[in-house]
Amino acid sequence: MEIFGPTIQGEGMVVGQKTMFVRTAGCDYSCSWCDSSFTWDGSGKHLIVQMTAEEIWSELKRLGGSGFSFVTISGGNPALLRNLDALIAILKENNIKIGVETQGSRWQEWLYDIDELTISPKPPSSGMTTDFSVLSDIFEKLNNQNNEQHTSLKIVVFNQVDYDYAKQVHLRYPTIPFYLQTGNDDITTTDNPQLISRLLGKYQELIDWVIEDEELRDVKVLPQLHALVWGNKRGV
Ligand SMILES: C[S@@+](CC[C@H](N)C(=O)[O-])C[C@H]1O[C@@H](n2cnc3c(N)ncnc32)[C@H](O)[C@@H]1O
Ligand SMILES: Nc1nc2[nH]cc(C(=O)O)c2c(=O)[nH]1
Ligand code: SF4
Ligand SMILES: [Mg+2]
Repeated sequence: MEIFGPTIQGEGMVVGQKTMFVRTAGCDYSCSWCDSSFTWDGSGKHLIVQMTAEEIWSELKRLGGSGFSFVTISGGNPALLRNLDALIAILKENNIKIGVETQGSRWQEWLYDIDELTISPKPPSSGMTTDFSVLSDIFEKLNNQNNEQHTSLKIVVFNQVDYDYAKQVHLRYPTIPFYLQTGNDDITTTDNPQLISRLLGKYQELIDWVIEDEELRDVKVLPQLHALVWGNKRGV
Protein backbone atom coordinates (compact mmCIF):
# COMPACT_ATOMS: atom_id res chain seq x y z
CA MET A 1 0.00 0.00 0.00
CA GLU A 2 2.96 2.24 0.67
CA ILE A 3 6.67 1.99 0.02
CA PHE A 4 8.69 4.84 1.48
CA GLY A 5 12.03 5.87 2.88
CA PRO A 6 14.76 6.14 3.73
CA THR A 7 13.50 7.39 7.07
CA ILE A 8 14.16 6.38 10.66
CA GLN A 9 12.31 3.73 12.61
CA GLY A 10 10.30 5.84 15.03
CA GLU A 11 9.19 3.09 17.38
CA GLY A 12 10.36 0.28 19.59
CA MET A 13 13.40 -1.98 19.73
CA VAL A 14 15.39 -0.43 16.86
CA VAL A 15 14.20 3.16 17.27
CA GLY A 16 16.39 5.53 15.28
CA GLN A 17 17.43 2.86 12.75
CA LYS A 18 17.69 4.15 9.18
CA THR A 19 15.16 2.09 7.25
CA MET A 20 12.86 1.77 4.27
CA PHE A 21 9.18 0.91 4.91
CA VAL A 22 6.85 -1.45 3.08
CA ARG A 23 3.24 -1.16 4.27
CA THR A 24 0.81 -3.94 3.40
CA ALA A 25 -2.95 -3.56 3.02
CA GLY A 26 -5.54 -5.17 5.25
CA CYS A 27 -5.86 -5.90 8.95
CA ASP A 28 -7.71 -8.50 11.00
CA TYR A 29 -8.10 -5.85 13.74
CA SER A 30 -9.81 -2.45 13.71
CA CYS A 31 -8.22 -0.55 16.60
CA SER A 32 -10.22 2.53 17.61
CA TRP A 33 -7.11 4.71 17.51
CA CYS A 34 -5.24 3.12 14.57
CA ASP A 35 -2.92 5.68 12.98
CA SER A 36 -2.85 3.62 9.75
CA SER A 37 -6.56 2.88 9.38
CA PHE A 38 -6.40 3.73 5.68
CA THR A 39 -4.85 0.26 5.28
CA TRP A 40 -8.07 -1.46 6.30
CA ASP A 41 -11.08 0.95 6.47
CA GLY A 42 -11.55 1.37 2.72
CA SER A 43 -10.35 4.99 2.62
CA GLY A 44 -7.04 3.95 1.02
CA LYS A 45 -8.45 1.44 -1.47
CA HIS A 46 -7.08 3.41 -4.41
CA LEU A 47 -3.54 3.01 -2.99
CA ILE A 48 -3.58 -0.79 -3.12
CA VAL A 49 -1.26 -2.22 -5.78
CA GLN A 50 -0.62 -5.93 -6.22
CA MET A 51 3.15 -6.25 -6.58
CA THR A 52 5.55 -9.12 -7.00
CA ALA A 53 8.51 -9.39 -4.64
CA GLU A 54 10.82 -8.30 -7.47
CA GLU A 55 8.69 -5.21 -8.13
CA ILE A 56 8.77 -4.24 -4.45
CA TRP A 57 12.55 -4.69 -4.40
CA SER A 58 12.89 -2.51 -7.53
CA GLU A 59 10.77 0.22 -5.96
CA LEU A 60 12.82 0.08 -2.74
CA LYS A 61 15.99 0.55 -4.79
CA ARG A 62 14.44 3.30 -6.90
CA LEU A 63 13.56 5.25 -3.73
CA GLY A 64 16.52 4.36 -1.55
CA GLY A 65 19.30 3.74 -4.05
CA SER A 66 22.17 2.01 -2.30
CA GLY A 67 21.58 4.13 0.82
CA PHE A 68 19.82 1.57 3.00
CA SER A 69 20.53 -1.75 4.70
CA PHE A 70 17.27 -2.21 6.62
CA VAL A 71 13.65 -2.67 5.53
CA THR A 72 10.68 -2.56 7.91
CA ILE A 73 7.48 -4.31 6.90
CA SER A 74 4.34 -2.97 8.59
CA GLY A 75 0.69 -2.57 7.74
CA GLY A 76 -2.14 -3.31 8.34
CA ASN A 77 -1.10 -6.72 9.48
CA PRO A 78 1.70 -8.09 7.29
CA ALA A 79 1.26 -11.48 8.96
CA LEU A 80 -1.94 -11.95 6.97
CA LEU A 81 0.20 -12.45 3.85
CA ARG A 82 1.81 -15.86 3.44
CA ASN A 83 3.43 -14.77 0.16
CA LEU A 84 5.66 -12.16 1.81
CA ASP A 85 8.18 -15.03 1.99
CA ALA A 86 9.32 -14.16 -1.54
CA LEU A 87 10.12 -10.54 -0.60
CA ILE A 88 11.92 -11.70 2.53
CA ALA A 89 14.05 -14.08 0.45
CA ILE A 90 15.10 -11.25 -1.91
CA LEU A 91 15.94 -8.93 0.99
CA LYS A 92 18.09 -11.65 2.58
CA GLU A 93 19.88 -12.36 -0.71
CA ASN A 94 20.80 -8.67 -0.77
CA ASN A 95 22.01 -8.59 2.86
CA ILE A 96 19.19 -6.32 3.97
CA LYS A 97 18.16 -6.60 7.63
CA ILE A 98 14.41 -6.97 8.10
CA GLY A 99 12.05 -5.59 10.74
CA VAL A 100 8.37 -6.47 11.04
CA GLU A 101 5.53 -4.83 12.96
CA THR A 102 2.58 -7.09 13.77
CA GLN A 103 0.05 -7.46 16.58
CA GLY A 104 0.61 -11.16 17.33
CA SER A 105 -2.75 -12.41 16.06
CA ARG A 106 -1.42 -14.55 13.18
CA TRP A 107 1.54 -16.85 12.55
CA GLN A 108 3.52 -17.15 9.32
CA GLU A 109 6.54 -19.40 8.74
CA TRP A 110 8.54 -16.43 7.41
CA LEU A 111 8.43 -14.83 10.88
CA TYR A 112 11.41 -17.10 11.63
CA ASP A 113 13.47 -15.08 9.14
CA ILE A 114 12.81 -11.60 10.59
CA ASP A 115 15.82 -9.99 12.27
CA GLU A 116 13.91 -7.51 14.45
CA LEU A 117 10.35 -8.63 15.15
CA THR A 118 8.00 -6.37 17.09
CA ILE A 119 4.86 -7.97 18.46
CA SER A 120 2.34 -5.39 19.60
CA PRO A 121 -0.71 -6.84 21.38
CA LYS A 122 -3.53 -4.37 21.75
CA PRO A 123 -4.70 -2.92 25.09
CA PRO A 124 -8.39 -2.44 26.05
CA SER A 125 -8.61 1.14 24.69
CA SER A 126 -8.21 -0.28 21.17
CA GLY A 127 -11.51 -2.18 21.48
CA MET A 128 -9.69 -5.40 20.51
CA THR A 129 -9.35 -8.61 22.54
CA THR A 130 -6.04 -10.48 22.69
CA ASP A 131 -6.12 -14.20 21.92
CA PHE A 132 -3.39 -15.29 24.32
CA SER A 133 -3.32 -18.84 22.96
CA VAL A 134 -2.24 -17.51 19.54
CA LEU A 135 0.24 -15.10 21.12
CA SER A 136 1.79 -17.81 23.30
CA ASP A 137 2.01 -20.13 20.31
CA ILE A 138 3.99 -17.47 18.38
CA PHE A 139 6.49 -16.99 21.22
CA GLU A 140 6.85 -20.74 21.65
CA LYS A 141 7.64 -21.25 17.98
CA LEU A 142 10.19 -18.42 17.94
CA ASN A 143 11.76 -19.64 21.17
CA ASN A 144 12.27 -23.15 19.81
CA GLN A 145 13.99 -21.73 16.77
CA ASN A 146 16.80 -20.24 18.91
CA ASN A 147 18.70 -18.29 16.25
CA GLU A 148 20.03 -14.76 15.88
CA GLN A 149 16.56 -13.26 15.72
CA HIS A 150 15.37 -10.56 18.14
CA THR A 151 11.75 -10.38 19.26
CA SER A 152 10.17 -7.74 21.45
CA LEU A 153 6.80 -6.81 22.90
CA LYS A 154 5.60 -3.25 22.38
CA ILE A 155 2.37 -2.07 23.95
CA VAL A 156 0.73 1.27 23.27
CA VAL A 157 -0.69 2.91 26.38
CA PHE A 158 -3.50 5.48 26.40
CA ASN A 159 -4.69 5.18 30.02
CA GLN A 160 -4.25 3.32 33.33
CA VAL A 161 -6.35 0.35 32.19
CA ASP A 162 -4.01 -0.06 29.20
CA TYR A 163 -1.04 0.23 31.55
CA ASP A 164 -2.39 -2.58 33.73
CA TYR A 165 -2.99 -4.72 30.65
CA ALA A 166 0.59 -4.08 29.48
CA LYS A 167 1.92 -5.18 32.86
CA GLN A 168 -0.08 -8.39 32.72
CA VAL A 169 1.38 -9.16 29.28
CA HIS A 170 4.91 -8.50 30.57
CA LEU A 171 4.34 -10.79 33.57
CA ARG A 172 3.11 -13.54 31.23
CA TYR A 173 6.19 -13.30 28.99
CA PRO A 174 8.88 -11.92 31.34
CA THR A 175 11.82 -12.93 29.14
CA ILE A 176 10.66 -11.00 26.06
CA PRO A 177 12.17 -7.47 25.87
CA PHE A 178 9.33 -5.16 26.84
CA TYR A 179 8.53 -1.68 25.48
CA LEU A 180 5.81 0.80 26.41
CA GLN A 181 4.81 3.39 23.82
CA THR A 182 2.87 6.62 24.21
CA GLY A 183 -0.50 6.55 22.46
CA ASN A 184 -1.31 9.32 19.99
CA ASP A 185 -4.93 10.33 20.58
CA ASP A 186 -5.00 13.07 17.92
CA ILE A 187 -4.17 11.24 14.70
CA THR A 188 -5.67 13.81 12.31
CA THR A 189 -4.35 17.19 13.46
CA THR A 190 -1.86 19.06 11.27
CA ASP A 191 -0.97 21.48 14.09
CA ASN A 192 2.46 19.96 14.80
CA PRO A 193 3.63 22.26 17.63
CA GLN A 194 0.42 21.56 19.55
CA LEU A 195 0.52 17.80 18.83
CA ILE A 196 4.19 17.51 19.77
CA SER A 197 3.71 19.30 23.06
CA ARG A 198 0.69 17.10 23.81
CA LEU A 199 2.59 13.90 23.00
CA LEU A 200 5.56 14.97 25.10
CA GLY A 201 3.16 15.54 28.00
CA LYS A 202 1.71 12.04 27.51
CA TYR A 203 5.22 10.58 27.34
CA GLN A 204 6.16 12.32 30.58
CA GLU A 205 3.01 10.95 32.23
CA LEU A 206 3.82 7.38 31.11
CA ILE A 207 7.40 7.74 32.38
CA ASP A 208 6.01 8.93 35.74
CA TRP A 209 3.80 5.84 36.05
CA VAL A 210 6.79 3.59 35.41
CA ILE A 211 9.06 5.49 37.82
CA GLU A 212 6.53 5.06 40.60
CA ASP A 213 5.88 1.38 39.83
CA GLU A 214 8.12 -0.99 41.80
CA GLU A 215 6.61 -3.99 40.03
CA LEU A 216 7.67 -2.85 36.57
CA ARG A 217 11.44 -2.91 36.35
CA ASP A 218 12.80 -4.29 33.10
CA VAL A 219 10.98 -1.98 30.71
CA LYS A 220 11.82 0.62 28.08
CA VAL A 221 9.50 3.61 27.69
CA LEU A 222 9.42 5.35 24.32
CA PRO A 223 7.41 7.94 22.39
CA GLN A 224 6.68 7.59 18.66
CA LEU A 225 9.79 9.48 17.59
CA HIS A 226 8.47 10.04 14.05
CA ALA A 227 5.37 11.76 15.48
CA LEU A 228 7.60 14.12 17.47
CA VAL A 229 9.56 14.98 14.32
CA TRP A 230 6.87 14.97 11.61
CA GLY A 231 3.52 14.89 13.45
CA ASN A 232 0.83 12.87 11.66
CA LYS A 233 2.48 13.16 8.23
CA ARG A 234 2.14 9.99 6.17
CA GLY A 235 5.02 8.27 4.36
CA VAL A 236 7.77 9.21 6.81
C1 LIG B 1 -0.12 0.77 12.40
S1 LIG B 1 0.48 -0.62 13.26
C2 LIG B 1 0.76 -1.81 11.96
C3 LIG B 1 1.33 -3.11 12.45
C4 LIG B 1 0.40 -4.03 13.24
N1 LIG B 1 -0.93 -4.04 12.74
C5 LIG B 1 0.40 -3.63 14.70
O1 LIG B 1 -0.55 -3.01 15.14
O2 LIG B 1 1.37 -3.96 15.37
C6 LIG B 1 2.17 -0.14 13.72
C7 LIG B 1 2.34 0.27 15.16
O3 LIG B 1 1.68 1.50 15.37
C8 LIG B 1 1.07 1.47 16.63
N2 LIG B 1 0.01 2.47 16.65
C9 LIG B 1 -1.09 2.51 15.87
N3 LIG B 1 -1.86 3.58 16.16
C10 LIG B 1 -1.22 4.25 17.14
C11 LIG B 1 -1.51 5.46 17.86
N4 LIG B 1 -2.63 6.18 17.64
N5 LIG B 1 -0.63 5.84 18.82
C12 LIG B 1 0.50 5.13 19.07
N6 LIG B 1 0.83 4.00 18.42
C13 LIG B 1 -0.02 3.56 17.46
C14 LIG B 1 0.58 0.05 16.73
O4 LIG B 1 0.28 -0.33 18.05
C15 LIG B 1 1.74 -0.71 16.17
O5 LIG B 1 2.67 -0.96 17.20
N1 LIG C 1 9.18 6.53 10.87
C1 LIG C 1 8.24 5.61 11.11
N2 LIG C 1 8.44 4.70 12.08
C2 LIG C 1 7.48 3.76 12.26
N3 LIG C 1 7.49 2.74 13.14
C3 LIG C 1 6.39 2.00 12.96
C4 LIG C 1 5.62 2.57 11.96
C5 LIG C 1 4.38 1.93 11.46
O1 LIG C 1 3.48 2.62 11.01
O2 LIG C 1 4.30 0.71 11.55
C6 LIG C 1 6.30 3.69 11.51
C7 LIG C 1 6.08 4.68 10.50
O3 LIG C 1 5.08 4.77 9.80
N4 LIG C 1 7.10 5.62 10.35
S1 SF4 D 1 -3.63 -3.99 14.56
FE1 SF4 D 1 -2.26 -2.40 13.81
S2 SF4 D 1 -2.92 -1.87 11.71
FE2 SF4 D 1 -4.49 -3.18 12.64
S3 SF4 D 1 -6.00 -1.73 13.39
FE3 SF4 D 1 -4.62 -2.13 15.10
S4 SF4 D 1 -2.96 -0.62 15.00
FE4 SF4 D 1 -4.07 -0.57 13.05
MG1 LIG E 1 2.77 4.25 12.12
